[in-house]
Amino acid sequence: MGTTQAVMTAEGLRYRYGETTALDGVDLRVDPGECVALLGPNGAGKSTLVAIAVGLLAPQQGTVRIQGGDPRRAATRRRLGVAQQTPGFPNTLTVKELVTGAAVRGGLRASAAAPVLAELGLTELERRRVSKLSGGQKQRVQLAMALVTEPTLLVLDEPTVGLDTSARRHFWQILARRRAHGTAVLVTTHLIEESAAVADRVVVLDRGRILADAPPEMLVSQLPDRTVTVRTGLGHGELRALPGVLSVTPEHDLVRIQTRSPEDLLRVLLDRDPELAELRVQDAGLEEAVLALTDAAEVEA
Ligand SMILES: Nc1ncnc2c1ncn2[C@@H]1O[C@H](COP(=O)(O)OP(=O)(O)OP(=O)(O)O)[C@@H](O)[C@H]1O
Repeated sequence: MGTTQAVMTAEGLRYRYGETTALDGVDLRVDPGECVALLGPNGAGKSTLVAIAVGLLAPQQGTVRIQGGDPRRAATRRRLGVAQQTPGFPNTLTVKELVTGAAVRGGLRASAAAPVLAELGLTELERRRVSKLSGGQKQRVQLAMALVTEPTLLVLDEPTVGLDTSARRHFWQILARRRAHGTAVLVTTHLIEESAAVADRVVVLDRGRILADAPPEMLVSQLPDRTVTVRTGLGHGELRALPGVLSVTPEHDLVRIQTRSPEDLLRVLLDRDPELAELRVQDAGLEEAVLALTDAAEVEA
């Protein structure tokens, strides 16, 4: 991996908004064809990192390079395809006008739009104004605008929010084709299990720091533990103090307990809580791995 030229490198990124530290020394590398999922709780710094990567914000410390170039420069930005959570396009334009406009702005001919519109199933909607599209259709227009210039790096902020199951599957298939041709993808998401299925690497960000940067299966395999979901009268503090317990998370009127030793935990629960109900034991998934990391960071802070 060390010999390939990275598509994106970030080194020592720091960013503060007044008193609030959004990024606190972030290093990140994305290689050709790689899909990197950026995960983390609300306010972790994901959007700030993305804004710096695409040249919308200048880092206050550190550097970011896209194929060796500064994303603040227009020539470098042309290598990027960006789809943001809140689309910045005028609603009065048609689908075709927007995608053609994106192609021409990227230095391509207007005719480059047609195959991308077809790929995203937008040909039949091409004359429609964006204001008359559904949320999922607008998402697809954004992706078409990001893909039309054949970017080296796609930066996607929560791209599958609002997409139904089949649109979501289609979306990942389209990305897989691009990745096979070397396009790298940096994607922020709250859909942890989805990222486990599609990402080569998962980067967990929390309070501006990277807590983990590894393939999803590696993060999960570091957890020898399991998750116990149960209805119990025991308080969260009491549960946290039980042997082997890593995290306690409320889930509606149940609690989700991540533990290193489910057998010991069950023994104690049965012993102490005569009202115990709705007991379920599951193997840990990526969601538990991420929760365990961010919970552990909270305890240390
Ligand atoms: N324009 C701003 N002015 C002041 N503080 C900001 C601004 N933008 C973000 N912040 C703060 O910086 C921190 C990181 O925010 P950021 O939006 O990067 O997080 P995020 O991981 O994208 O969150 P979310 O998952 O909620 O979108 C937060 O504490 C946030 O409140």
